[in-house]
Amino acid sequence: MIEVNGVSHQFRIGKRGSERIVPVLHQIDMRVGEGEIVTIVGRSGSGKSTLLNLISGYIRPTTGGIRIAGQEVTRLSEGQWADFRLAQFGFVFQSFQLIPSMTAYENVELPLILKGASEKDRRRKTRAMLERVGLESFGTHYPGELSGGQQQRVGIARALIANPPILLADEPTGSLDSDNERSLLELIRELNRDEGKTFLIITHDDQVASIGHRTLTIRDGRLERVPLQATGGGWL
Ligand SMILES: Nc1ncnc2c1ncn2[C@@H]1O[C@H](COP(=O)(O)OP(=O)(O)OP(=O)(O)O)[C@@H](O)[C@H]1O
Repeated sequence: MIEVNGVSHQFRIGKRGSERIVPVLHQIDMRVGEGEIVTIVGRSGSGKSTLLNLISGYIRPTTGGIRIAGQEVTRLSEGQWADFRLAQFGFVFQSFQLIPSMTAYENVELPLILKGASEKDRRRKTRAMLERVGLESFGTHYPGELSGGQQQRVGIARALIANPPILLADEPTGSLDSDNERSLLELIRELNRDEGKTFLIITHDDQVASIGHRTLTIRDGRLERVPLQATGGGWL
């Protein structure tokens, strides 16, 4: 589903002429199979978010290639990336990233508008999705009128509404208390088990990391090698 092949990335910082090169990721090779939950752990600054930004096409690798659903994405133009992202990925963020001036319903509906879905289709799917995450009676609430756990459910509903096969999450429970964290993890397991969604989740939290079928560790921009037998025969 996701193949990262020999990817290295460096940022250039500073003004032209006195630029400094900051190498962040080194020769990353990893695979995420369809229907897998893979968690990525590593210290602050080790390169986890950079790896997720490369996989989701927000930045391009300095060297190496990335294939997603059989497509070599490093060759896509910006416009092609926008369509590809909408079709393949749902995003879940620590800070929810909901639009504060839109209701829960409108936030969830947004990807369908971007996709050009009809109003009737949008209404049916948005209602069903709010129900799926247990928020059917909160559609008219604005994000500021919802608890953190409810806001994250709106975030998940928005990530799922266009039915992408892959969910990318950066510290999805980072702003949640332990009860809400538990129920979000349960929802992730359900979506994986019942709907075959593939998850790639970055986390600092051992509890969150433990829901992965496999956990990869990044240390100083390199993936730690894991013996194949420790991955149940899967890929690193
Ligand atoms: N746009 C950028 N320009 C320059 N350096 C950057 C940029 N983005 C990230 N970095 C640097 O790359 C390194 C890795 O950052 P990254 O955000 O990927 O780490 P992380 O493992 O996700 O950290 P955290 O757990 O704190 O979110 C850091 O040293 C960071 O300062």
